[in-house]
Amino acid sequence: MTDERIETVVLAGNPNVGKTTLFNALTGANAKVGNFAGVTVELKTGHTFTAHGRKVRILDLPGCYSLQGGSPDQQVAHRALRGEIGEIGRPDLAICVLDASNLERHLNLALEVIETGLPVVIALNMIDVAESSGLRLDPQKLSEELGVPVVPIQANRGKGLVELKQAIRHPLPPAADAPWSTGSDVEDARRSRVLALCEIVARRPTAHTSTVSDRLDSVLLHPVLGWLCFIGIMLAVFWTIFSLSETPMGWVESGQIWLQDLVANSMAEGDLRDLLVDGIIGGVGAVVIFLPQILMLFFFIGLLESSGYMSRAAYLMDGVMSKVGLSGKAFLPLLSSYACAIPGVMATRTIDSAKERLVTIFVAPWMSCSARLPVYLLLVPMLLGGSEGGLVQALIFTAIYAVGTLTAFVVARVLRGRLGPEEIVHHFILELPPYRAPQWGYIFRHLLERAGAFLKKAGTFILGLMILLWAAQTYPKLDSEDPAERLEHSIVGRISQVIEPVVRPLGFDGRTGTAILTSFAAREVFVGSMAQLYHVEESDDETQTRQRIRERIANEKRPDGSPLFSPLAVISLLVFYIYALQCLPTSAVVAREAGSWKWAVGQFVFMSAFAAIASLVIFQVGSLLGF
Ligand SMILES: Nc1nc2c(ncn2[C@@H]2O[C@H](COP(=O)(O)OP(=O)(O)OP(=O)(O)O)[C@@H](O)[C@H]2O)c(=O)[nH]1
Ligand SMILES: [Mg+2]
Repeated sequence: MTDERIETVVLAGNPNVGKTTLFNALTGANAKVGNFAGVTVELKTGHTFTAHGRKVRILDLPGCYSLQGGSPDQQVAHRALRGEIGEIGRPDLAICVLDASNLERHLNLALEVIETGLPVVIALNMIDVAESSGLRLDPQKLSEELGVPVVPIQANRGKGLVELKQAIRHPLPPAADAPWSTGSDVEDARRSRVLALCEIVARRPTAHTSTVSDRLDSVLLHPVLGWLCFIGIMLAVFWTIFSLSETPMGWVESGQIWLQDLVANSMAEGDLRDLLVDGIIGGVGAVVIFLPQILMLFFFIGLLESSGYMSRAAYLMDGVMSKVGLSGKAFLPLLSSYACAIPGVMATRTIDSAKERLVTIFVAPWMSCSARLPVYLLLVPMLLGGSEGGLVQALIFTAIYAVGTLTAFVVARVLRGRLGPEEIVHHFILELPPYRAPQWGYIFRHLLERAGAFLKKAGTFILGLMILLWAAQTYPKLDSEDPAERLEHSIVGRISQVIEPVVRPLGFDGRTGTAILTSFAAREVFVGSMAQLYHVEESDDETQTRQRIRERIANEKRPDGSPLFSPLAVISLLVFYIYALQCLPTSAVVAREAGSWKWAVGQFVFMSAFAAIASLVIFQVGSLLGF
């Protein structure tokens, strides 16, 4: 009888040894990799085929240091290895991925996995790093000593995969004995076994030479220079996002205007034409324009993550973080929230302390995510009279990100105090990985995925909203020549009138209030809504209505003739977007990760109220001061 059951192979190992890189290489997936500990926080499944064409299920586990204790992500790894995860069952084989350049630290886990009685294959990864540091390894000897197959590989180049697949072909290698684990003090026995093994299989170069990593760290971790570099890197990122994306944005915009003109000229005047030209192409286009800049932000975050700089930033922050009652480890999830709060909230699984984890989840959405970028990009140049690019904008952007981050710290401090002391104090040692070359393939595939997801959202969800909004500002119709009167008569006009008194103290008019309301569905929608709501058709001058929305809204006036978007009103609006939580998927993930809807609802109410109050205070105080 042939065995039709698909065998399950788990990839286990310490954090940051290249498990996910190997997983991607084996399965063709593009799961998240990065050069810091704690990138993978949940199980990932994929398939590969052995040399004989046999299908095998591969599980990528979060990294763990041992099979006891640990943070929520590490416990997932333990449970998977013990076969306690229902739908997966007991794995048939474990591939222990070790960093070959650091066997002393990584063999311990391999011994523990062998002790579980699972068949084990050891993948000696990063063999390139080991070799270039002059380390001489003897995989054959290690295999004899442990009684399990040992395969040297270099996962990021796909080297050694054929041999690895040979090792996991059917029939699987038998489980090895663990003679060291019989005594009373197993941990001690394991430790001496590791030392003995390293003696036998690894020959170190004698002198320790100062590596490039060491020299870079002496600058990047320096108490003064390190901070200067951090600020410099942030500025450079924002500056590049502006200056380099002007051109591609111009292309998208010209394309949009071309399409609008094409449709406008080839269709008879009427509702359908308006819907297509202003509602759909105008509204969705206003959002899509920002795609190049969003991708650039993801690119830079990817670069920082894969080079190893992220951990350095967390290390610098450790002192600041401990003052607010968190550890440097909490800074890594916060940093990745700059891209998107959802993976950021997930990444808090690496935090051991339950209370610290809750606090980090609570404040993570205040790290300005990529969805806010379109809003900032629309508004910030209005502060500078419409000029784009340049250092001043980069400075304003850095300030925007800093405001969100600093408020998050203050709130974290207050909240941490209220949750009371932790029963068990965890001493956190931040791991500083060596600097590594980015995996360009991964980064570019990731960008493609992000672009696909963004365009899909624009083409479905945002499109739907734009159609609804268009209908709401067109119907019910009023037989009048004056577009302003027609708008007033429509559903949007009526909603605006209700909202107006609420948002006026914050510095906005009813239409901006309506745009803010629509952006509770997703922040990017704000830009599309603004493009639609401030589109007042001047019938004889079609081109004028089709200029950039920024120029259009900059010219809007209040009834008394003063500009609607005064610098103070723009700042108030920016502050609202820094603080408001307008992302349903984030709330759903928070509810899941914090284990209760109360947290998600509390967070939503708190952040939205905070945003409204902050805007109110800024606008009122600013007005009193005469701005
Ligand atoms: N030089 C070198 N770098 C590698 C190799 N394999 C992986 N890397 C790098 O090692 C880093 C960590 O890779 P990941 O695959 O994210 O590691 P992981 O074990 O999944 O990490 P966690 O999910 O945090 O447990 C990345 O920067 C990779 O580019 C290798 O064979 N040689
Ligand atoms: Mg991983």
